[in-house]
Amino acid sequence: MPQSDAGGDFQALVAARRNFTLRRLHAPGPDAQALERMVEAAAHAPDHGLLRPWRFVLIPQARRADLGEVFAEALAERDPGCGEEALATARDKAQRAPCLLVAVLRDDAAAKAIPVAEKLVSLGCALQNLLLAAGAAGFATGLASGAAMDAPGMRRLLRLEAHERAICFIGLGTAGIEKPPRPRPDAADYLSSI
Ligand SMILES: Cc1cc2nc3c(=O)[nH]c(=O)nc-3n(C[C@H](O)[C@H](O)[C@H](O)COP(=O)(O)O)c2cc1C
Repeated sequence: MPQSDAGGDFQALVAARRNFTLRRLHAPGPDAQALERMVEAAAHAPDHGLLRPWRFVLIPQARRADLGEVFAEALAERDPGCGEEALATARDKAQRAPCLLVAVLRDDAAAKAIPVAEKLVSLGCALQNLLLAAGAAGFATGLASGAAMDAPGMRRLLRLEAHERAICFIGLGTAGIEKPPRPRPDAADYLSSI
């Protein structure tokens, strides 16, 4: 049995992660250097075929209004009767979290030997590495998705290629509140033996 404190530290880091809704994430967020370290952690994800079937896109403050227009357009498309108030709320969502990334799945046709499910697993691992690196650096994180992820305006804003798909937003910042741990399932519920 390896003897090291690292295992305990790692368990504590994993257990300390909480998902915060993006409106609960306030400044300060990570600076460019801290963000780079988190993104580097993502690259340690398992990756069958070494395809890096994912990437991250930063939405800087200067482009949040553009994202807000995408949210509003997507809402108007889904619900043409929605009022100005709902559109304003949709625009406002783009202002949440001091640092905002989008996780993008890359399912390149030239790499069809690896099933898309495996590429999505790699993306999930990359995402978790990034979230844990953020936690280790003292930042709170949250994920958000929704109907607008696949909207044509979102694809244009993120400059997605045909084989790419936006999966979720990643918000990074400082939590204004403490969040209690959520009960976790017992390992016996999801670990069995044949
Ligand atoms: C791909 C993905 C998308 C998510 N999208 C949302 C979302 O739109 N809104 C939200 O509140 N949480 C979202 N979450 C976060 C989950 O709701 C959250 O992980 C769950 O509530 C469990 O909480 P915990 O992460 O603190 O354990 C998303 C999680 C994943 C993996």
